[in-house]
Parts: sequence; structure tokens; C-alpha cells
Amino acid sequence: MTMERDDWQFPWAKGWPEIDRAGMVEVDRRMVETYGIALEKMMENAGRALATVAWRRWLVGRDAPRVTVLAGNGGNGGGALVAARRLAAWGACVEIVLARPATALAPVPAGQFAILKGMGIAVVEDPPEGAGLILDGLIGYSLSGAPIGRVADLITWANGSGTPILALDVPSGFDASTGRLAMPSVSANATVTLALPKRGLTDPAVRWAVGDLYLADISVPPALYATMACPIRTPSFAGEDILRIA
Ligand SMILES: NC(=O)C1=CN([C@@H]2O[C@H](COP(=O)(O)OP(=O)(O)OC[C@H]3O[C@@H](n4cnc5c(N)ncnc54)[C@H](O)[C@@H]3O)[C@@H](O)[C@H]2O)[C@H](O)CC1
Ligand SMILES: [K+]
Repeated sequence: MTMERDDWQFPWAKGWPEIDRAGMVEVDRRMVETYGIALEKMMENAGRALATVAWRRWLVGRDAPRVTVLAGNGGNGGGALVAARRLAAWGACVEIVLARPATALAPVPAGQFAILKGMGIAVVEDPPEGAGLILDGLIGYSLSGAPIGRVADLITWANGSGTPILALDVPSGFDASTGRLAMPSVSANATVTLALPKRGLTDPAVRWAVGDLYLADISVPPALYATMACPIRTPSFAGEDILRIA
């Protein structure tokens, strides 16, 4: 039986604009090309924020809590692998389940995975029963069509596990361009979205799948948003790394 803490003290944040997949791809590209903020840096911030919410809401005060980390082969999986590293260092017993063979990991997530292997963190083929929390890092804003294959199987397994699920960026199966949920989609207890809420995430109609929504700062310069193809004006994180926004 999972006891859940929900004593998040950060202020309710209002007025954050939404961003769709194309906008976020532009942000990612310009972070690297214009500002030299490498993907590894963004991913580290993303994974640390995910681990922080996981720890503060579900794991704090427990002795060696078990966490299952579902990781896809892209950037979303990479962020979840960073969170796995942080949680393991904080005392969690972490088990990684990859959606595809390790050889299919994109280069930066592959680097994260290599670090975990070096730390001796368990990688299992079948998702284990009895964890206290599941991290959903299967698919982020690059969903293409309804989830299929092992990704779909892992989503279905997680939803039926009875274990709380914390999603990274979007619940896997949520389309960040249309704001719609595919079949199957992760039904999360909470989601940590990055930089700006992806389009549709704050819609009350998808709240049952998104859960409580947190926004994590990955240090996007305001000038980047202001000079995008469709400029965005953003309020400030004002000293907080993570805000609860819905
Ligand atoms: N600035 C940021 O917001 C940052 C975001 N990060 C994270 O990266 C993801 C986006 O990463 P990307 O590599 O583009 O792809 P995904 O991880 O979303 O998905 C990759 C993977 O998913 C598989 N896939 C897609 N559709 C399906 C499907 N229908 N069925 C099965 N499998 C599917 C496919 O194999 C793709 O290759 C973003 O959301 C953030 O979480 C960065 O970490 C930091 C900067
Ligand atoms: K996800």
C-alpha cells in the first residue's frame, strides 16, 4: 500500500502559455545552436526535477523505496534515466525497464544508460511487481500515432499495476500537438512537464490522465522565447525550480 505525501509548498502558478511539439523542437534546437545549452544539460535539469517530485511526493521517509523506471529510446527516456540515477543516489532501489534494446537508445540517452550500468543499477526485461512508484519516460513530445508494440504493452501494464505513476513531460500517449490522448495512454497520478506546459495538458478533460501538473525549469532564456517564429512571452520561475501549475 503506497502512502502518498502531497505537501508541495510552491505557489500556484498562473499565466503560463502553452507550447506545441513544433515550438518545443524549435526551443530545443535554439538552446543548443544559439546558446550552447547542450541537450545533456537540459536532460539533467529534467531528470533532477522528476526525481525531486518523485522523492518529495512518494518516497521521502521510506527505507529503500522501490522505483520502476520505464524508459523509451529518446529524450524522454533519457530524462527518466537521469531521474533513476538521482533516486538511486538518494537511497531508492531502482529497476530500469527499457522499451527497446539498449542499442536503439539515441546517443545522449545511451550515455545516461551507460552511467547507470556503471553504477550497477538493475536493468530488467519484465516490469517487476510491487514497486512504490513508476516513472513514465516512454514517449514525450515525439509521439507518432497511437503507441504500439512493447511501448503499448508497458503502458497497459503500468496502468493496471495499481502503482502510482509519475510521467515526464507528458503522459506517454498524449499528443503534444493536438492535446489528445491516444489509445493506450499512461494514466498518471502526476506529470512533470518541461519548460512550458505542452498544448492541452492543462485541459480539465485530460486531468484524469495527466494528474497533478508540475512545471520544471530547464533554463530557457526569455530572449529565446521572444525571438521564436511565433514569439512567446513567459512569466518567470522567480527562483523556483519546480512549480505546481494544475
Ligand atoms: N526542452 C525540452 O523540452 C527537452 C526535452 N527533453 C525530453 O525529450 C523528449 C523528446 O525527445 P525525443 O527524442 O524527440 O522523443 P521521445 O522521447 O518523445 O520519443 C522517442 C521515441 O518514442 C517512440 N515512439 C514514438 N511514437 C511511438 C508510438 N506511437 N509507438 C511506439 N513508440 C513510439 C519512437 O521510438 C521515438 O524514437 C521530451 O518530451 C522531453 O521529455 C530532453 O530530455 C531535454 C530537453
Ligand atoms: K512520458
